Amino acid sequence: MSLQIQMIGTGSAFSKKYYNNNALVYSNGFKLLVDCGSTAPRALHELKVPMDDIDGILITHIHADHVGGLEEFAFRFKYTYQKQIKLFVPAPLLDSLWNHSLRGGLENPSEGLHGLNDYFQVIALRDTTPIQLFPGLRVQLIATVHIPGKPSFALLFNDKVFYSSDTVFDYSLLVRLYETRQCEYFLHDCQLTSPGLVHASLDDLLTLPESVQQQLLLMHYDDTKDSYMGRTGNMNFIEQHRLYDFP
Ligand SMILES: O=c1ccn([C@@H]2O[C@@H]3COP(=O)(O)O[C@H]3[C@H]2O)c(=O)[nH]1
Ligand SMILES: [Zn+2]
Ligand SMILES: [Zn+2]
Repeated sequence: MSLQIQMIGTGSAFSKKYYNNNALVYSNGFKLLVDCGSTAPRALHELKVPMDDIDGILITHIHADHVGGLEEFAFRFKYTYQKQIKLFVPAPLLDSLWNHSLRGGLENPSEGLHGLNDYFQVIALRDTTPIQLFPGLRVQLIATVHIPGKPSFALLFNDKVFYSSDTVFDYSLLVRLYETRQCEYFLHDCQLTSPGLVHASLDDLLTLPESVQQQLLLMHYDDTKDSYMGRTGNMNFIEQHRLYDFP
């Protein structure tokens, strides 16, 4: 089944030119929002995608450029749309997402609002085996290293499309996925300057075999991206708002 991805933003956390690196995954008539950063509501508005047209949100880790838009989603779904959207959360993030990120704005005992479940239809992802999110859309969580001690997850859609979210470079994971898992496409975060520290740097990614680079699109880049055109080996930058088909 074909899958399409539209980045609603492609920027690094501090970009002022691009929205936060969040994606809409289209499959079989369903729309999944991958990460919901602070700029997601505005980016969706610009794309004319109403929030309540989205079937679910999946979170990869707890940074504002990946979860900062959830408070607006929570309020809009509760008070405007009066329904719940599916929120897919890797189990290790659940406690932190509420207690360390959203609780300050969303907790309201006077209205009986005490937790994530009072706003969202929370679906905890407890496994690293592939699970079906919607008919025709499967995801496998891959634990990655991003900030020491803080869980972060890459995603593998339908065994075919790897989405790194934020991670340090992992050469062997990428090559193994390409060689043994028949993974055909890679969307990877890219810090343009070295060292990457908490991201994969462009220099890191340039060490990948040509065959993998050809299948890899760079995302989560900073505002100097244009000056790197022609300096990315066999890799291309993914463009914000363009719809990509992954047949
Ligand atoms: O140990 C740290 C923690 C954070 N940071 C910066 O803060 C940003 C947070 O969002 P991000 O994960 O997209 O990118 C991160 C980096 O730019 C860092 O350089 N080192
Ligand atoms: Zn980020
Ligand atoms: Zn991050």
